[in-house]
Amino acid sequence: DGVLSPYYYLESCPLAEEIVRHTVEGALYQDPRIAAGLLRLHFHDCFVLGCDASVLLDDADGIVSEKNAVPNKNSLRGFEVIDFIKALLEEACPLTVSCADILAIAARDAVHLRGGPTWDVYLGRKDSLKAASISTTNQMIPAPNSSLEMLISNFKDHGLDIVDLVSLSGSHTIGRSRCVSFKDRIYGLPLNEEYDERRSIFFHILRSICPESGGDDKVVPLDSRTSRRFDNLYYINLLRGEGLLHSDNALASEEDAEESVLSLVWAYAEDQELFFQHYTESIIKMGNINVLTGIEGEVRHNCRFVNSYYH
Ligand code: HEM
Ligand SMILES: [Ca+2]
Repeated sequence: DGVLSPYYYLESCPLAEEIVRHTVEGALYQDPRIAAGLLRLHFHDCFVLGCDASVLLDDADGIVSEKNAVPNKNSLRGFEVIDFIKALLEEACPLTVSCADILAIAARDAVHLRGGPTWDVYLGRKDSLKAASISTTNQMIPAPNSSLEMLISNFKDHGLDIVDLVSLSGSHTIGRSRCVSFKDRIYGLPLNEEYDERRSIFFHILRSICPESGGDDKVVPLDSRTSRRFDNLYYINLLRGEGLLHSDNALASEEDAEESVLSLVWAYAEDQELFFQHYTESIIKMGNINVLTGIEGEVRHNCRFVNSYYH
């Protein structure tokens, strides 16, 4: 019901954003891919019950962790970084900065530190008192084999439109995917006339990394050109048929052909500034999904457990 504000912690925890930024920066020195992990955590939080840090809860009395759902298990990364940030913030300003806000700030910093845009994060989210069920979590997060129609309808269910879908999919400009998430695609069809020459080289490379059986947890960059830089090459890949996931390619495939979607892909491929501008607007919008404010929820002491767990 309440409204978020960039100045929410101005008086109660003036160093909050600095502490997050500093910690994310340190974590990236040790493991650059953590940027992708942190960005994805914010997404998987917001798409399940809203941006309320439900994704961070561990199994406990009355709580079945969302971490065990199909899209999350053996896949989400960065929990330790969030724990570390939270511990520092509990020193600086106890029970003040919510885990849901930490996720939103860390996602912003991760994008910026990889060369992407930056923006003011709207703050004041509270943390949930519960997690979603495994089946709800499976359902709310779009699957990598989704068709364009399914992606559009999934995003619509979260109050997000086609611009949000295409710009936020650009998050796949960084990070990696396990073979298991796209294997159907590279072994579904024989490598012959079905694909043009360039594409078949791309598929050969993927097949050489991901064997037909086994190797499910091996990883491949989502952006085959610049997987450590937050740039617009993701969209250039899509136009060449070299998106990694089925859901990436669905944005630019001839079969699905949704003109408004394809023209956005072209626009972002041609104009990185436009991509950054839309991305910023869309991720702020995503960060507003079903937020708890005011007396709703709580500020957790430990992001992995609701506060009543300690009583
Ligand atoms: C449009 C629908 C989307 C689908 C179907 C999708 C699916 C996936 C899948 C399957 C992976 C690989 C996971 C694995 O194999 O372990 C992945 C990785 C990733 N996704 Fe998405 N995603 C979508 C949208 C988004 C959005 C909106 C964001 C952020 C706002 C995002 C951020 C990321 C990042 C950063 C990674 C790399 C994670 C890492 O390297 O650890 N994705 N996504
Ligand atoms: Ca959530």
